[in-house]
Amino acid sequence: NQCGSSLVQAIDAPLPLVWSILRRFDNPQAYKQFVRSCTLSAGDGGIGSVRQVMVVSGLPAATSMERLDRLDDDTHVMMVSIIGGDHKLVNYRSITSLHESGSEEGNDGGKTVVVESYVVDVPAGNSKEETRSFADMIIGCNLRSLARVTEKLAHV
Ligand SMILES: O=C(Cc1cc(C2CC2)c(-n2cc(CNC(=O)c3cnc4ccccc4n3)nn2)c(C2CC2)c1)NC1(C(=O)O)CCCCC1
Repeated sequence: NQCGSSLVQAIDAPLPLVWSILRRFDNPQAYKQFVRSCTLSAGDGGIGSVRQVMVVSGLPAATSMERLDRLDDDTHVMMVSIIGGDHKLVNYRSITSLHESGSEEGNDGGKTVVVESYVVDVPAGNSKEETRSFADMIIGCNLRSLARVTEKLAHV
């Protein structure tokens, strides 16, 4: 019994800049505010790498083991799976993609649209709606933070 959804965020920064931040599997804390620390326990940040994430959430902080399933520098698509940790997000898989917004001619002055979709098991004792809103709330924060971080860099 799984649930999931897709979230969209418009960013006023060029796609290559947004991708340069998003693609760093070893440094999610560059924009994810709930992430306290991240260390690679396998790989060098490329496909197949595994990271150990510590998050700031209640007591004790939760940990998460995550694998980079796909990282495509041509199509700007990144896929990550949660493969362990002391939390209830079982079989969590996400796919995040970047798209240039604006007309084909000019890229509308360098704007980007991020689309992030996920699926996750609904924990026993929780409903689909609760689970979806739990994940949506955190992902929404992450995408707004990615916009803030990259727009700041783009408009220095
Ligand atoms: O951003 C983050 C960092 C991140 C990662 C984690 C878990 C270690 C994996 C957590 N967390 C989760 C928990 C323990 N509660 C659950 O497990 C959990 C699961 N079902 C639920 C369903 C309904 C209600 C409550 C639920 N409660 N304690 N901490 C946080 C919380 C906000 C502080 C943030 N994670 C995502 C990312 O994009 O990286 C986006 C969100 C989805 C996972 C991937």
